[in-house]
Amino acid sequence: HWGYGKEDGPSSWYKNYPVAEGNRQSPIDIVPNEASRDRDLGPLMINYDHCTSINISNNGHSVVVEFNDSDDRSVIKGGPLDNPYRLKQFHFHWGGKGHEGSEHTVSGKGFASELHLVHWNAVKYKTYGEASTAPDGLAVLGIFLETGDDHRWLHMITDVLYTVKYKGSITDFKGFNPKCLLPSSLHFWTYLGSLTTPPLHESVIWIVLKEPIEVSEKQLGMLRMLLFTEEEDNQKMRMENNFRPPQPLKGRRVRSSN
Ligand SMILES: O=S(=O)(O)/C=C/c1cc(Br)ccc1O
Ligand SMILES: [Zn+2]
Repeated sequence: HWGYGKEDGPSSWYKNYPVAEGNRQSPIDIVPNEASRDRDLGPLMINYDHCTSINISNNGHSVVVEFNDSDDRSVIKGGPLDNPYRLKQFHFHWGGKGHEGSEHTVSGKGFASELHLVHWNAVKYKTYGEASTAPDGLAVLGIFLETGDDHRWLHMITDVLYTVKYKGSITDFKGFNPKCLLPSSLHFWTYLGSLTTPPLHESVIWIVLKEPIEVSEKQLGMLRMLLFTEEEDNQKMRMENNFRPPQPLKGRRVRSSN
């Protein structure tokens, strides 16, 4: 199975997932002054008002918060999107102590961590599964996390991480609205890419916010207490450096909101 180690990590994923060497892979290095300002890129509209979470789990690759996506109560629209896209889950990628862990980089600079809010086009496709293999099926909102002050709401997540320490663990996590994790500015870069984990489907319209959110080193350290391994595994592997490095741009254009 795939992972982030020496043997099963990103440089070996192409063996089981040949699309890893495709023409619209993610993440990428974003170079701001090579991004084109696009006048017909409207503002991003994020309607998470009535959305609430269902559960939080450790899938052996990250910690994931799932949402009820049975109706259009929590959607993202506008910006590069032609339809509203429904929030399905969010998860994080992070580094090791003192190392960067974001997936996208900005002019070669990495951030401590990156939050991905995964949405799917429920107007054109009937299920997330169907959308996940379509070129306009998914929209992932990427938010950089940099170290600084405590994030006033992130503790709602870090406080329960001990309940999902091991791969395969899942617990109730109701009433969390990810609106509280957004930075003040919704200015973004956008480009056509892929999932950054296997199956690496080239089905993602990426929307990466320019403004990072601040979290404390202590809060980041809580993410690193999670394990890649199951409770019964006698070899405990700390969950860290679960990020894919930037992939070739292959001629793609990155657009910038105004
Ligand atoms: O890191 S991402 O590209 O956001 C991966 C997203 C992703 C979302 C789901 Br839902 C299932 C598998 C996945 O790989
Ligand atoms: Zn991700």
